[in-house]
Amino acid sequence: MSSRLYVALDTPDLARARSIAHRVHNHVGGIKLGLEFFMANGRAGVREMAEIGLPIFLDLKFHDIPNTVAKAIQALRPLEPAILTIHAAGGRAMMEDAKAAAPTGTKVVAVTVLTSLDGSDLGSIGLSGDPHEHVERLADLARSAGIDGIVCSGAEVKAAHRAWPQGFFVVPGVRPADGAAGDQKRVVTPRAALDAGASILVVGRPITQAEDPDQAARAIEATL
Ligand SMILES: O=C(O)c1cc(=O)[nH]c(=O)n1[C@@H]1O[C@H](COP(=O)(O)O)[C@@H](O)[C@H]1O
Repeated sequence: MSSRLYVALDTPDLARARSIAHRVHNHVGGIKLGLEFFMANGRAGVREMAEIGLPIFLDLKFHDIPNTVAKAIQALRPLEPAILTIHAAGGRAMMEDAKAAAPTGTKVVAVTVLTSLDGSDLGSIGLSGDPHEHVERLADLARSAGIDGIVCSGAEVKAAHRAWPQGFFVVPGVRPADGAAGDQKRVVTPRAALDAGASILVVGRPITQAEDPDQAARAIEATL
């Protein structure tokens, strides 16, 4: 079975992204390309990264009216990413239309509550309650909209997986026990996230900022 570790190559520098991908490709199951990479390198950059031969997770976190999101996803269809992201807070119709617009083989997953937010951040945008409750509610909405799964933190994935056994669960914000959290607030270790039911783990800086990305990816993989 291929590794469930996806490396987030968050850089505008295509050569750097390629170099890290080549160094870690034996220890990861896929490559996540997000806004930072896409804004700088666009579709041509994604195509170039796809030549490495690993599945591509295109993380552009669409959040707009249903028509706009569906048309944006249609425009990306030729890239046939393995996974793409939308925001669950865009609502049911947006999620339904996103799924309908995506290539058949692409998993559409909805970000619930960003792992960089805690309860007090939610309060400051007018959402009472803790992240857990919001993840559960949004996961339920995502499931009923017919998409493939959600993105949540390792702290919520156990309950989400229990409520949606067939769902696909992406867990970012994972850190080795001694890793710096940085801007992430709901952090767990890679092993704990997998044990709790994560389908795949997304790890960026602990690999990409390491002196030896290959060794860092290998060390994380060894804990899984
Ligand atoms: O959708 C995501 O992948 C995502 C959702 C979320 O709630 N939190 C989150 O960190 N991410 C992404 O996961 C990656 C985490 O990177 P590191 O914090 O460097 O490991 C980044 O590319 C984020 O954009």
